[in-house]
Amino acid sequence: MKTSIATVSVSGDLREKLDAIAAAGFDGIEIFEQDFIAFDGSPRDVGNMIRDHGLEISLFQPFRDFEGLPEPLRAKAFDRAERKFDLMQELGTDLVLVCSSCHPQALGGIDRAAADFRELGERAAKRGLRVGYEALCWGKHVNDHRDAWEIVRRADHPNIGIILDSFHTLARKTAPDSIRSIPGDKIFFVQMADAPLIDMDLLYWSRHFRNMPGEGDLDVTGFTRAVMAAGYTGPISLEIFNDHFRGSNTKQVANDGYRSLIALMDDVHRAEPGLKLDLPALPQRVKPEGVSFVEFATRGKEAETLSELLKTLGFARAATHRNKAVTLWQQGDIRLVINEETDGHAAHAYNARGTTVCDLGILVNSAQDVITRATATGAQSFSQDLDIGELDIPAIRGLGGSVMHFIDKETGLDRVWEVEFKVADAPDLTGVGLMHIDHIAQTMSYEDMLSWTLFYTAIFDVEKSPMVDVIDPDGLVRSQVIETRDGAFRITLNGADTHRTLAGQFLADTFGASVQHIALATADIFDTAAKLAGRGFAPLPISPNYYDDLAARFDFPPGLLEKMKAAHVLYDRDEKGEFFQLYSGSFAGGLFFEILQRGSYMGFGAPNAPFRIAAQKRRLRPKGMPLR
Ligand SMILES: O=C(O)c1ccc(O)c(O)c1
Ligand SMILES: [Mg+2]
Repeated sequence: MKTSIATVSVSGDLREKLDAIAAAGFDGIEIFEQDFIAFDGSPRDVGNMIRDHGLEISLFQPFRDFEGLPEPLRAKAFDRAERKFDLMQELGTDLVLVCSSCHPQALGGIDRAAADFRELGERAAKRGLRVGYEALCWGKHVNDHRDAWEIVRRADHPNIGIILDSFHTLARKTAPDSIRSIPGDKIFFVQMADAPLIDMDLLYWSRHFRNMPGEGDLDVTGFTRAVMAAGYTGPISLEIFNDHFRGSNTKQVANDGYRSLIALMDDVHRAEPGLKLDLPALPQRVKPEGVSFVEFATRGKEAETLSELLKTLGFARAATHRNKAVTLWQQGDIRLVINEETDGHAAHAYNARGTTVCDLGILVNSAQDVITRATATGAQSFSQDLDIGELDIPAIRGLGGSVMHFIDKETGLDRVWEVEFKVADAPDLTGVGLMHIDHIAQTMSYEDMLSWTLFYTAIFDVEKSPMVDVIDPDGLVRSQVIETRDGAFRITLNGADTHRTLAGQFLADTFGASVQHIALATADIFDTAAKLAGRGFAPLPISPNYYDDLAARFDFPPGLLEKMKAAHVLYDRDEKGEFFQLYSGSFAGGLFFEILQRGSYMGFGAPNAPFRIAAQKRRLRPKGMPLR
């Protein structure tokens, strides 16, 4: 299967676009006419430049307002087409996309349109060119691929075929199965786009909100299955009109596109194994079984401060690395690693941004499968020199230059703590009752959220829940949960728009995206809170007004509200259960810990976020002082 992408899908000038598209691994491009017109090179030069990048021109597009016109407009439309045929021959491509007419004077009638296409097919055939007809879902007379197919069928010309675009089909909720009966060789080209479900005008939705397959809510897998079942063998091409993508990093968007296509085709293959897809075999998505460790790069005084905080949180210094300035702090199944090395990845991370989470260890069934799938979908593998006796734990680059290591039992990587570390004598691992990592929250800029969501969902067997708005007193932060169905692995991506929000300020102060907080689970938050107090832990103080409001919103058994207020515990509830949470103060430019008791509750306490954030900001901002 060949991959392709329309030049409109990424930002920059044509040369930048081609560099990024070629580097991402695509076989070809759809050249969007605007990108050609804006470029100051001849059609021949542009064609050569594209081929010099190792890319085919799989399509020239769009040609608008062609069919159904009365004379003399009809003759003019054919003249226009001949000029574009000249251009295509100079560029070196044989296929043009004609989108269904939006011309105010266009007349309806399937036979009229079919006659126009038959004549266009004759003219195209003289030059060895082909024409594909696409139904825009807002076309004046033709807005459904079934009508476009009927026109193509009646045109009955070998040089006329249909072009299918997942957006136009799925946006109108047309069942993709209607594609299965189109003969595969009459489908000249297939364009793919996903989109978030938003109730809005179709044209506006299409031109501004499309995104990569898997980033939105449309059934792009069902659509692609139907296309492949029809016997289509041409390129699968991304055509993504998106306001954010037009303004964001060219390479990142191109890489995301490639990742989305590989994952999509793998999904299609798994859903319908009988289809011939001509794809390299890929391990299926790997289920993360939990977080094995979180590693902090830190040094000197900051390392001491963090170690003190870990002590008050009930962690024990459980082991020290045999060769390195690396300490393992443990409580229950939670492992926090403090890395004070002056060389290697952690040192680079510390030098670049101060104390930071430089590494996440993820428990999986097969570390090798993750690496194979991750690198096939465009992730970068990571390795550094090993000392004698150290395990070669597979890793990839994650958010903001950090690293993710994959630990499995299958190859004994879970023995790393005994193999590489000297274990302390009988450390107390019960601490204050913290048992495991409930979730890890990563902060990033809003425009990177789709990209990182796709990163996780393309590699791992996880689900994403709908994006939630978190109200910071100084702006909006959007939060996307990614989790396994059983909740063993949860990560929240928080996207900040402005530096005034707590998340935005963290981004600015710590030089980019990274883990901002780690949530630790207890089975009894009040017992844990009492033990924490005994160790001198100071929870984030919550306004008494919060508890008055809670009393108004919920009925509590006697004494519970007072207990929450005294321990600065926040509360929420859903149909499945109750939820309690408290927070540490922040350290190292805005990192913090959350402690929670969740039972069967499914959420993350989003209704409490404004009050927690306000409390965190009160600490950062002396009374009466504006923030920055
Ligand atoms: O928005 C448009 O006009 C437009 C043009 C060409 C396409 O292939 C398409 O899907 C949409
Ligand atoms: Mg299209």
